[in-house]
Amino acid sequence: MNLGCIADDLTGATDLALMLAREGMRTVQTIGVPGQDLDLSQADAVVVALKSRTIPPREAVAQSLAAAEALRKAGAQHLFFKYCSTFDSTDEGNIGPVTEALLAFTDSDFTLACPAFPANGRTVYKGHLFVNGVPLHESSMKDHPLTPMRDSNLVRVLQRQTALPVGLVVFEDVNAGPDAIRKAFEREKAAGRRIVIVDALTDDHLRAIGHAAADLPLITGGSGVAMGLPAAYRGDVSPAASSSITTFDAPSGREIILAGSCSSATQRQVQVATETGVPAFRLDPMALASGEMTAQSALAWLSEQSADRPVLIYSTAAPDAVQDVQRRLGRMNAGEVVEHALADIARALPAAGFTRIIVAGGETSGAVVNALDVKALSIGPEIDPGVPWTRTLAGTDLALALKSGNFGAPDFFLKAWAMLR
Ligand SMILES: Nc1ncnc2c1ncn2[C@@H]1O[C@H](COP(=O)(O)OP(=O)(O)OP(=O)(O)O)[C@@H](O)[C@H]1O
Ligand SMILES: O=C(O)[C@@H](O)C(=O)CO
Repeated sequence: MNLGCIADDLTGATDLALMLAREGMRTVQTIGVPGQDLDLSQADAVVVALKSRTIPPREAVAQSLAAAEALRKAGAQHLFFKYCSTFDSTDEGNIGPVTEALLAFTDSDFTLACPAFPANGRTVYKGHLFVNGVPLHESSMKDHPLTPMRDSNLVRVLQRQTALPVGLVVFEDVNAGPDAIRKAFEREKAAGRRIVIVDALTDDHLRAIGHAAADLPLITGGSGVAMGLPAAYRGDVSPAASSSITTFDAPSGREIILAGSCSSATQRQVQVATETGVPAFRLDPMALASGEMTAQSALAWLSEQSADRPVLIYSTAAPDAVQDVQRRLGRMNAGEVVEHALADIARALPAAGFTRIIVAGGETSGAVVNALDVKALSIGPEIDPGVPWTRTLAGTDLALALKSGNFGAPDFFLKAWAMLR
């Protein structure tokens, strides 16, 4: 195995696994630290999905080190720490503490940090992160329920999370190609920097960074900065030929969307699905908390729906409704109430004949995939940037699309089904 990856959430792991597979690496995604029983010998890259983005830093470090240990035992030559393309974190972590721990684990003293993902509108210029052209602190991420991002200067953001000196490799160096980037790394290292934020505005920048970073024992970032790594490890100058595969073999069975994300992209996708007549059941967090509504209510509704068309169960709501629920139930409790309901619903799905499942939201995907007892996934074709179809590698045979909250076009829920055979 060339590359062992540790992702701080499930949909982020899928995003990275898609990038590596698309660029020519045989990639397997595991849910949690892989057990000895899982055969990883045919994989060029393994992506371990953790749920460590918002847990206490000490736990995130412990889980990340356990994953690193398992990946090293399975033969990983390089490590990649994947976090969100919007750098989701707080002043306590977990990007800084986990990076520090993995640097020590790999016995190295230098790495880069680059969340840029131009295909999804994330760019870094002079160390500032932009989301669709808007500085991070002015984007919808400023109001994220768990990790509100109020500073777009990533050098500052990361420096608050780590005692290691943080530096910057700017656009001019990145734009000049891999040799200039390597020189910039050396310059920053000589100045005592241990982690450098790296600017990137285009896929060409990301590929150049990949080539410059291929010798580093540890790389950190979003899925974008992994773009150039497969070619660099192969010793190719050119990227893998782009895939024209737009269909995916899925087990036959019923189709369902479970949406627990309240991001603006998911709100729009739910709206488009309901407007086009997808039968939909709305989970009401207050009714779930009082017991007036249960997973059984949704399952009873489900049993009345035609088996011939996809259905939608969602808790997706606008920010003011979410804030109102959070005020009344508490932020964490509100999330857990909804996640528990969606997990209970998911557990009943295979017996009800559902084998094709789309889930919206990272935390939601974690809850659903755990309920379905999924251990590992193979990676299929891209539905939209950062979101592939996947298929379970053991246990119940399922086709799963795990969508990061903010990813996907408005018609994502409709076009995803069209790819399945
Ligand atoms: N109507 C609601 N009111 C309050 N909380 C909700 C509501 N619907 C969902 N939630 C909770 O909000 C959280 C959404 O997080 P999730 O990670 O699933 O989505 P996201 O943050 O948009 O996605 P990503 O992490 O991929 O960017 C979950 O904990 C979910 O249970
Ligand atoms: O990088 C991203 O934006 C996503 O893969 C993600 O991590 C969302 O949770």
